[in-house]
Amino acid sequence: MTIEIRPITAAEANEYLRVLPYVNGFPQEEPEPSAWYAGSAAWPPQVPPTAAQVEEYAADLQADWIRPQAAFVDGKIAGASAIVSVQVTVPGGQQGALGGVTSTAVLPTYRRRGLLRKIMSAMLDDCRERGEFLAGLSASEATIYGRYGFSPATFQHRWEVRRTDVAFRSEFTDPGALELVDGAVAGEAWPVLHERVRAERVGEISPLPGKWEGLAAGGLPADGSGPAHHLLHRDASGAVDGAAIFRLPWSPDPAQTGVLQVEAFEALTSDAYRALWGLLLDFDLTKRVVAARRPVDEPLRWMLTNPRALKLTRTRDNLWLRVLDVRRALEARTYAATDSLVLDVSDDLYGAGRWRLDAAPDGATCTAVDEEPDISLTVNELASLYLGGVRASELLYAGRVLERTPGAVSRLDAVLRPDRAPHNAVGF
Ligand SMILES: CC(=O)SCCNC(=O)CCNC(=O)[C@H](O)C(C)(C)COP(=O)(O)OP(=O)(O)OC[C@H]1O[C@@H](n2cnc3c(N)ncnc32)[C@H](O)[C@@H]1OP(=O)(O)O
Repeated sequence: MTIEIRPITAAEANEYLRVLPYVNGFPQEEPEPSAWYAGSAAWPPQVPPTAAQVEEYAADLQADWIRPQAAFVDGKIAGASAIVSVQVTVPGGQQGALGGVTSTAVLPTYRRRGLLRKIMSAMLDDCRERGEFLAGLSASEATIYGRYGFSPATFQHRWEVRRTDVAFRSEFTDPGALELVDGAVAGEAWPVLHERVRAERVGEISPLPGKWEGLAAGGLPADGSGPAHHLLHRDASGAVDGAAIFRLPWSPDPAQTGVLQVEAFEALTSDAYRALWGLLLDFDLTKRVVAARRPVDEPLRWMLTNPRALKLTRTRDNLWLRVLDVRRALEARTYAATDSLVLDVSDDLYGAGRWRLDAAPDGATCTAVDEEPDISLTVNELASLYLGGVRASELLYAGRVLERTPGAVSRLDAVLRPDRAPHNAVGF
């Protein structure tokens, strides 16, 4: 058996599409209503793929934003994955170069023979060579990617609320206005709004080409959940500062009717946030509101007289990170406090390093040193800590970081403390 790991050519698109349908179970594992899949008209590929899908993937294989790699066993594709080049917002607002791992699958007949390990190693080497100091992914299963140095860095909630349980703590007079628009108008508004949102929201990702096309075409997945409704909020000057996409799915089961499903929601201001939820949570003829892919620091409960009315129905990891260049990653972000700590970071793939982090609110320097460390950790824990979504003290109690200087973990938490929980709504 000969194994070759190499990029896929456009001429091999048809064969590549035999592997991709095996990325199943995700996101179908637990359907996450999300208009964000709207851009992926050709996903998942049919078996056998249509001529249009083969053409579309052949074009993707030649695009510069995606770098598929395959394991060829005796000359045939037995497994594949791809890296997409995106930017992630890091604390301080800088854009971090991130290689996003996506569309990973090995044919069922070739699993557990080390093909993914070989593909992953080639892809991470490629990211490092290109200067991507982070890699990231959404994991189909939480047991797969830790061995390659990935670890959860952002988390998301799904919640629901019964309309009869909703009462707002205070009256709100909107200085702006809400408007229902069609997909074409929403398709123009979302890219602009999202650029502004992601400039502020740590963890948010730059959208892939074509991400918004499904909105503009009104072509959302035909999953029976009904047409998408697009809501915009404009401030007093008329600029869009918030938007939501929701559906009112119909079901023959009376228990399932009257659900308003929020698939996308972004607000740049408190006014937009309050106005949009004000309408969505008091929508005639609905019984419940369900919202998915929401940040863990959702302010909404603080607007309600009964904060318990908002029931979390799912919490899970979202963006997993892999730090590929410790110095560049730590120097790319800013910090909540000024301090200096020596971190001993072990990394099975790329070797250990000892780093002095001189952190400050306006940036940092990170220097390779040969001093006694204040904290020892692996590159996995560093990935979870990096955006500020996980505290070092939590990992200390879990036995995942070692405090060598008393008080060092609290000091690390103080410098990494985020303004808001990192979150990303738009995936890749
Ligand atoms: C970012 C994304 O694309 S998420 C989508 C991921 N894809 C899927 O879930 C589709 C279904 N699964 C698959 O196609 C395959 O099982 C893959 C791609 C997850 C793994 O491919 P394989 O070639 O079988 O993995 P490989 O043999 O290299 O395994 C490497 C290691 O991971 C372990 N491993 C692989 N898959 C799994 C799994 N699903 N659960 C737990 N451990 C796993 C192996 O036991 C092995 O462990 P070791 O390092 O201790 O020896």
